[in-house]
Amino acid sequence: MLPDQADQSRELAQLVMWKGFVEQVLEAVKRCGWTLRLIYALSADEVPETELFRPNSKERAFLNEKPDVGRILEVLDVNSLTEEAISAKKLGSDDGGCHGVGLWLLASLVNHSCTPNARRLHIGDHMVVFASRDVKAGEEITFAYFDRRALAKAWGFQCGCERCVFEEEACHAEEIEGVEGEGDAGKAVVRLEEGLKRWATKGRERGWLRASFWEVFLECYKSEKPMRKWGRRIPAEAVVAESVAEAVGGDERVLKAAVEAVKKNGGGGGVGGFEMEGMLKMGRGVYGKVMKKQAMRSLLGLNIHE
Ligand SMILES: C[S@@+](CC[C@H](N)C(=O)[O-])C[C@H]1O[C@@H](n2cnc3c(N)ncnc32)[C@H](O)[C@@H]1O
Repeated sequence: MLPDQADQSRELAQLVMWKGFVEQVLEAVKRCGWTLRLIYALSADEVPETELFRPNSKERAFLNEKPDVGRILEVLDVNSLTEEAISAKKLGSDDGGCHGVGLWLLASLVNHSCTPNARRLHIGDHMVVFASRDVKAGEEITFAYFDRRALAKAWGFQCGCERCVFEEEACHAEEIEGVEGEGDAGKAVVRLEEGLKRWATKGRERGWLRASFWEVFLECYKSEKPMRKWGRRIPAEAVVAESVAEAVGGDERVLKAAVEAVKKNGGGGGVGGFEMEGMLKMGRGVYGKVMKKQAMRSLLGLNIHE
C-alpha cells in the first residue's frame, strides 16, 4: 500500500471506530438516565463532585429526558481517551494505527501534563492507572494526553502545566532557540549542556529541557562520530535517560533507547552506564510497579544477570 493510501485507510478505520463508539454511548444514555446524568456532569464548567461518580452515590438522580446529542458529542470530544499504543503493541512499535476509544468517567477528570506522574493501561474494557514516577502526597495526578511534539492545539487548549510554564517564562529563550537552530546534533547537545550549567538549571528543570531535546540526544548517541568529536562534553546516555525519566515520568521512547543501548553493548550488568536497577525503574514507570522483576526483564528482552 502506498503511504498516502495507508494514511487514508488508517483515518477511515479511526472514523469507523469513532462512529461505533458514539452510537454505543447514545444507546447507553437512552437506556440509562444515570449514565446520561454522569456524562452531562462532565460537560459542566466546574470540576464535578467525584462523589457523584461513586457506584453507591447518594445523589443517584436519574435523568428521564431526551438526550441532547450535541451536548453529548461535546463531552465525548473533550473527554474520550484512545487506547495507548503500549497496551496493544510491543515496546516502541507504535504504528499510529487504530486503537480502541472510550469514555472512562473518573479518568476523564485527570488533566494533561507534559511532566505527568501517571500512565494508563487498557485491559479489555478496563483502564488501569499507575504512577509513572514517585508521587508526593497531595500532588495532582496527571497523564500525558499527547506527545509533546504533537500539537496541543489539536486538543483545543494551551497547556498550562508547570513544565510549559517554566519553558515559556523562566527559560533563556534566545539561547534555546540557538540550540534548536543548530544543524549538528553533537554541537546542539554540547550547547544545551553548557547552557544548563550556565543557567544553573538543576533537577527536574534540567530533565525537562533535556526531554525537550531528547530526539537530538538520540541522534547523537546513534553514531560514534559526535561522541568521538565532543567526548565528555556529551553526557553519558544513561545519565540523560535517567534524568529525563525522572522528570517526565516513564516514557516509552526513553526506555526503548535505553534497552537498545544495553543490547547493542552485548548485555551484562551496568553496560553503557545503565544499571539494571535503573532500567527496571524506568520499565516500572512505563508498565507499572506491579510487574514482577523477572517478567519485566523478559518484556524488555533483557536476559542479563546482575
Ligand atoms: C478530560 S478533561 C480534564 C478534566 C477537566 N479539567 C475537568 O475539570 O473535568 C480535558 C480538558 O481539561 C483541560 N485541560 C486538561 N489539561 C490541561 C492543561 N495541562 N492545561 C490547560 N488545560 C487543560 C482542557 O480544557 C481539556 O480540554
